[in-house]
Amino acid sequence: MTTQPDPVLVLVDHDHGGVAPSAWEILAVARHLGPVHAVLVGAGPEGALEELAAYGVAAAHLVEAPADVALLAPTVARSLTRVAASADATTVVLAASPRNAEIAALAARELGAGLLLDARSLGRGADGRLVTEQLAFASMWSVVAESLAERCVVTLRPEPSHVLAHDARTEPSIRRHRLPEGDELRGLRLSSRTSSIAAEGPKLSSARVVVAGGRGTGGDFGPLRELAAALGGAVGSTRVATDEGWIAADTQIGQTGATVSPALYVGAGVSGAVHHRGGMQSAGVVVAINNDPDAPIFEIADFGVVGDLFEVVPQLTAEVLRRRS
Ligand SMILES: Cc1cc2nc3c(=O)[nH]c(=O)nc-3n(C[C@H](O)[C@H](O)[C@H](O)COP(=O)(O)OP(=O)(O)OC[C@H]3O[C@@H](n4cnc5c(N)ncnc54)[C@H](O)[C@@H]3O)c2cc1C
Repeated sequence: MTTQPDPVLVLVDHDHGGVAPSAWEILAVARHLGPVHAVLVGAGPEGALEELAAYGVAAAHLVEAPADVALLAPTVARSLTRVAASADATTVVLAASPRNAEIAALAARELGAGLLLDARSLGRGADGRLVTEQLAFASMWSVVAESLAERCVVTLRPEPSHVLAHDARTEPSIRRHRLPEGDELRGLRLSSRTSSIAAEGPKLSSARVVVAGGRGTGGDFGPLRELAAALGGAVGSTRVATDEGWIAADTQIGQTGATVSPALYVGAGVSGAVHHRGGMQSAGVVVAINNDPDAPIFEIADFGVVGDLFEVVPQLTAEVLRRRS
C-alpha cells in the first residue's frame, strides 16, 4: 500500500486579479514535494483559478477578504494556519519577501512549526524531512538546514529557472474559507495604500538589465532612471540610498535586500561593499561608474569608467538611444 504525501500549501501572492510571477516559480518547486494546495487571500481571486489549473494545483483555498484587511500580515498568517489545519498540510511555502517573512514567522508560531527563511532550494532528505539551502554572510556561505518539527513553514526565493511548462493541467477543487477573526487582527486597519514601484519597466527581481545607484547619486536618481529606461531595465539601489529615503526600500540590492541576476548590471556611485555584492555578484556583465579609481566595485567589474556619474551616465544614455534609433 502506498501512502499519499501530505498536501503542500503554497501562498499565492496576487493583486488586482493577477497572480504574481513568483507564484509560478514557487508552485513548480512545491509540486515535487506533494499535492499542491494554493491559498489565495483577498478580494476576487477567482480570475487566477484557470491559470492555477495549468500548474498542477490539486486544490485552491479561497479566503475572501476586503483589501484593507487582506494586506495585513496577521490576516494572511491566520488564514494560512486555518487552511493548514483543515487540509492536514504539514508544509507551507511562501515566496521570499520581507512581507512574507513576517507572515511566515507568525504562521510558524501559530502552527508550532519549524521556520526556514529565504531558501534558494527546497527538497526532501532521505528521511522525508524538508531540506533547504540558503546563502549566509553576504552570500559567502551556503547553509543546508532541515526542519525537525512535524510542520514547517518555508520562504523560497523565486527563480525563473524553477518554472515548468504548462504540462500538468488539473481540475483543482475549490474550497472557500471565512475570513479569520481574532485578537491579533483587531486594532489594525490599513488606512491607505500608494504604490512606490515604478509603473513602467520590468520588475527588479527578473529584469535583464539593472541600473543601480548609491550614495554617489546624492539622491538624484534621474540620470539612472533615464539610462534604465533606454536599456529596458529596472533601477536598483544600495542600502545607503534607501536608508536616506532617496528611493523605495524594495529597490535595495544586497544581503538585506533583493538578489538580482541580470544579464547586465550597471552600478553608478556604488562602492561595491560586500553586503551589496551579495545581491548582484551573479550578474552576467558588471559595469561600474565611480569617481574613485580604488573603489572595490572595480574588482568585480567587467567594464569600469572612472568619472563623475553625472557626466558619464547621460553620455551613456545618449549613446544607447542613438544606437537604438
Ligand atoms: C548587516 C548589514 C547589512 C547590509 N545590507 C546591505 C544591502 O543589502 N545592500 C547594500 O547595498 N548595503 C548593505 N549594507 C551596507 C553596506 O555595507 C554599504 O555601507 C553600502 O552598500 C554602501 O553603499 P554605497 O555604495 O551607496 O555608499 P558608499 O560606500 O559610501 O559608496 C559611494 C560611492 O560613490 C562614489 N561616488 C561619490 N560621488 C560620485 C559621483 N559623483 N560619481 C561617481 N561616483 C561617485 C564614491 O567614490 C563611493 O565609492 C549592509 C550593512 C550591514 C552592516
